[in-house]
Amino acid sequence: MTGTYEDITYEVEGPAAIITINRPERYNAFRGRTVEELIKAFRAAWADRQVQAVILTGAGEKAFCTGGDVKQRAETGDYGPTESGMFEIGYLHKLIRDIPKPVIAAVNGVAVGGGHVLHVLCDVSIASETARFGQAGPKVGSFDAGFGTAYLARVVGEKKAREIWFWCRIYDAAEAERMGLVNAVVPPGELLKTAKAWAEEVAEKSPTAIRFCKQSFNADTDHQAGLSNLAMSALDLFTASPEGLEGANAFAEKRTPDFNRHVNWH
Ligand SMILES: CC(C)(COP(=O)(O)OP(=O)(O)OC[C@H]1O[C@@H](n2cnc3c(N)ncnc32)[C@H](O)[C@@H]1OP(=O)(O)O)[C@@H](O)C(=O)NCCC(=O)NCCSC(=O)c1cc(O)c2ccccc2c1O
Repeated sequence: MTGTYEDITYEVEGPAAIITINRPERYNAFRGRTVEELIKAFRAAWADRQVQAVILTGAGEKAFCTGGDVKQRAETGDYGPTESGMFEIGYLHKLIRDIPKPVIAAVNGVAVGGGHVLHVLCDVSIASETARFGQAGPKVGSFDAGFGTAYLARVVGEKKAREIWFWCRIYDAAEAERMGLVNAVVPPGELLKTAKAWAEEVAEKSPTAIRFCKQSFNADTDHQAGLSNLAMSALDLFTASPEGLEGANAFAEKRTPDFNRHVNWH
């Protein structure tokens, strides 16, 4: 499969498929094409009998993934063209949950916005000591609700999830470990080695038992997919609104957004 992708790389090493978001010049932010390629890679990993676990990571040392490509959005008002004509981030979220093999996030740098949601949805997260975490939507005229809010609250609790979303702060790896957002923190040079070791260890277990366990964990929160669908529909409208565009344009222009004229409580 290597070579058929532009925005990601896909390799299989032993029992692990390693999917790397490869847009370091944009801090591994995703555009429509990136999401489409991630879907293709996760489906390839699902179908491959050799693959017992999937590792999701980002290229370089700076970023895991910083969510939607805000510069692309400021430029074209959307996340760019795709083969299917759709921006299927909601489907990618479901795929990470539904693939019946453990998905390990190897968080090598900043995981922010929709990139943070991706690691939250992975079954486990291993972070480099230099990793940073946070949500950014309300700063840049977006929000990634549904799994992005409700499932995060399952992981870190309601109070912390609301703090993360409303204040859009950036947390270091030690703080992320304290709040149960990551399973382990390792030195940067050890990250991929550790993720591969976790993949090898889980590959020794019964794949059928793992599959049932994963589906059983998911069953408890699968209803949140309905919230996600609703949120994605709302987001389509919101990101194209003057308020949403003000957030994206301010980021691209490196200025503080002015949301004052959009205060409109019902
Ligand atoms: C991530 C940061 C906190 C890092 O800050 P730091 O100070 O370390 O680095 P810089 O800010 O200088 O960034 C370096 C370099 O990378 C570019 N960059 C960073 N993030 C992005 C991005 N998301 N898109 C494009 N480019 C990015 C940055 O401009 C710099 O480039 P230079 O050329 O200037 O050197 C900080 O960078 C940050 O806060 N980034 C923005 C994070 C963000 O807002 N993400 C998007 C949130 S919205 C979203 O993710 C989203 C998700 C969905 O699922 C959606 C679904 C449906 C519709 C919309 C969705 C959506 O919008």
